Amino acid sequence: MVTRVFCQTVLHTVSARPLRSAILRLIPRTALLPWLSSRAVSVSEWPLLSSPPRDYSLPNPSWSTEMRRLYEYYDSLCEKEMEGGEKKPGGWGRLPSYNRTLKYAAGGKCLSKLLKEKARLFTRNTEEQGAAFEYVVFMNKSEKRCVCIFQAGHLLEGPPGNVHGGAIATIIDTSLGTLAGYLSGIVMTANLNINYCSPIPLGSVVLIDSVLDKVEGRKTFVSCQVTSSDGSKLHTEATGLFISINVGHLFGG
Ligand SMILES: CCCCCCCC/C=C\CCCCCCCC(=O)SCCNC(=O)CCNC(=O)[C@H](O)C(C)(C)COP(=O)(O)OP(=O)(O)OC[C@H]1O[C@@H](n2cnc3c(N)ncnc32)[C@H](O)[C@@H]1OP(=O)(O)O
Repeated sequence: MVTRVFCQTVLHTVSARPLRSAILRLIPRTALLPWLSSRAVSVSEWPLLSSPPRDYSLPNPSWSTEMRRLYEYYDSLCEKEMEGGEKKPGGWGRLPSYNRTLKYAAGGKCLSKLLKEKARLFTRNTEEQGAAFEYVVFMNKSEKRCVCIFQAGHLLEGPPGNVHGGAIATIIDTSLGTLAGYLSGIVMTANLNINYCSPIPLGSVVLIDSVLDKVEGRKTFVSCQVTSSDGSKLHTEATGLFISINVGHLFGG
């Protein structure tokens, strides 16, 4: 049962294939085989869990008109299942986002001894909608690129009226880390290099466009530009180096 719930949640919550495989490697192969061979798991199986975790990357009432417009634009480019089961090709996919990804990926059971009860993903640690990081990531597999739509809330103030540089670094780390993790499995940030070009007004919506530069062994090099939502103003640019790790490294191994 635990294995079943584990597989089901991994397959639903972690859509990046290398990352999903890495998490699935956490438990014995023999226990996984029955599930991996019956790969088709549908959303209707969620009721096996007490309640599905909240997906923070879906629209909520705090999203501005601009945030919604951009969400709807990228959502319209996503692969969609049409009537008759055919897939409308799009190239893009929206990544769901949870405040305790590793816990949910493990069905709340397998890793519960290792995970701190009060720990929450930094960017999803407030229930007050719109107060801090509101964002959604759309991934384009074939282009090895992702776009993060980010609306900065009032708790992220640095210079008066503008977003704190550390908050900008956080959303850049998140975007680049999501892309690197999607392409290379479980990774950690080894280096971030950021040029702050123009301030980001608090409450505004910006786009973080991230691309893969190269992969060399365990090293995944990525870069991004943060621009105003119409692309006319460059706010920030950054490069990042992410190193592939074994999951044991996260727990001091
Ligand atoms: C994260 C897992 C999640 C799992 C579930 C995911 C669900 C997704 C959910 C939500 C997505 C949100 C996404 C958020 C993303 C945020 C990510 C972070 O913020 S991570 C926190 C900050 N980073 C650290 O705390 C690292 C601390 N550093 C280390 O632990 C080690 O230094 C590490 C792992 C980076 C490398 O250590 P070594 O011992 O494994 O490897 P060595 O041999 O040192 O390096 C390998 C190669 O990389 C080069 N290298 C290492 N660090 C370098 C550096 N700073 N600059 C240049 N090269 C470097 C080395 O020279 C070496 O290169 P040569 O193979 O010899 O060519």
